[in-house]
Amino acid sequence: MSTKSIVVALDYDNAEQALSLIDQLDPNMCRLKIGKEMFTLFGPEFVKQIHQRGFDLFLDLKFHDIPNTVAKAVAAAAQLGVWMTNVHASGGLAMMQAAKNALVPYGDKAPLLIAVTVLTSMSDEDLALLGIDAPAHEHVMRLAKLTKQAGLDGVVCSAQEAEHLKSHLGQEFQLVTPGIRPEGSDAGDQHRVMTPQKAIAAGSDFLVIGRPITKASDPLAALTAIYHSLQS
Ligand SMILES: O=C(O)c1cc(=O)[nH]c(=O)n1[C@@H]1O[C@H](COP(=O)(O)O)[C@@H](O)[C@H]1O
Repeated sequence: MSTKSIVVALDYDNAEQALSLIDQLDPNMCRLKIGKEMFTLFGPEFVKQIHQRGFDLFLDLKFHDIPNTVAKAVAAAAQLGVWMTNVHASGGLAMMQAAKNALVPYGDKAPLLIAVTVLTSMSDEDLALLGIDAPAHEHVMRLAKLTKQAGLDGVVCSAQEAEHLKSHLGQEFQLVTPGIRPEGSDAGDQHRVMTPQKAIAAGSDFLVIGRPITKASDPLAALTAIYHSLQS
């Protein structure tokens, strides 16, 4: 297991608050993620501030558009020097291939490119409302196979699907799993959840954890407890 398998999701509307948490964290212990809210509010300048502090950053903008537009957006993410970025697998094979090709000029400086399969907030019933009659785990597998075919580095899925995906798609195919909830914590809007220890045991490579850390009364203590629970 990577010692840096925890990715802290910084969903803050206040840059000062986010930086005051970041300044308590050790970049050897975790990586960071910012998404649509923080990037819209604070932009590339905030990305620079995170990089200056020595953290790997997952830029989670979940691109989903025509291939040309997504390719350019992914290249723009690469120019920011981020560690990981993502698209929606449901954008299709051509969109994902265009995104992957856009990273070729960046060589080994290119971010890891992963695709979101079925959001961890969605249940089988939510999928049925979209006209998808397969259970979530089947639809995740379908989209993950397409992602692998497109040559991406891995997928975002729930840890509930991790074991099955690893055994079918191989150890190298990276699994990034949000919907992580330590025992007894509030699921909130997440449906397909798992504890940090079980997620790692199931084969998750990276655990994306937001509110159980950022909304804790002592975020640093919450992160440290999860970190130590994964070392044993
Ligand atoms: O791509 C993601 O990071 C993502 C995909 C997904 O399926 N589910 C999901 O929750 N996320 C993100 O992971 C984070 C989870 O945050 P918490 O639910 O607060 O732990 C949020 O920033 C979400 O945007």
